Amino acid sequence: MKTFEELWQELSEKAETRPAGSGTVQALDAGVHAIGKKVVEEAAESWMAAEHEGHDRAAEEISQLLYHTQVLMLAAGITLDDVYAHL
Ligand SMILES: N=c1c2ncn([C@@H]3O[C@H](COP(=O)(O)OP(=O)(O)OP(=O)(O)O)[C@@H](O)[C@H]3O)c2ncn1[C@@H]1O[C@H](COP(=O)(O)O)[C@@H](O)[C@H]1O
Repeated sequence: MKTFEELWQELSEKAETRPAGSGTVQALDAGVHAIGKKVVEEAAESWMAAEHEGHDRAAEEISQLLYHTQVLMLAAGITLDDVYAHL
C-alpha cells in the first residue's frame, strides 16, 4: 500500500531515471495526448464502478485514475504544489 505522495515520489524518480520495463516511462514517451485519453478512460471506469460494481471495484478504478492523473501531471510538467495551490 502507498499514499498519493509516495506514488508521486516513485513516479517522479522513474521519469528521471527511466528504468527499463517501466510502464510509466512508456506512458510518458507516448505523450500528453495518449495519457489524457487514459485519464478520461479511467474516469469513466471509476464512475461506472462506483455506480454499478461496488466498493472494491470503485476503489481499484479510482486508484488507476489517480495513477494516470499523476502521469499526466509529470508529462505536462505540473507539480503537486501547482495543483495544491488550487485546492
Ligand atoms: N499504480 C499503478 C497503476 N495503476 C494503473 N496502472 C496502469 O494502468 C493500466 C490499467 O489500465 P486498464 O484498466 O485499462 O487495464 P488494461 O486494459 O490491462 O491496460 P492497457 O491495455 O490500457 O495498458 C495498468 O495495466 C497499468 O499499466 C498503473 N501502473 C503502475 N502503477 C504503479 O506505478 C508505479 C510505477 O510503475 P512502473 O512505471 O510500471 O514501474 C508502481 O508502483 C506501480 O504499482
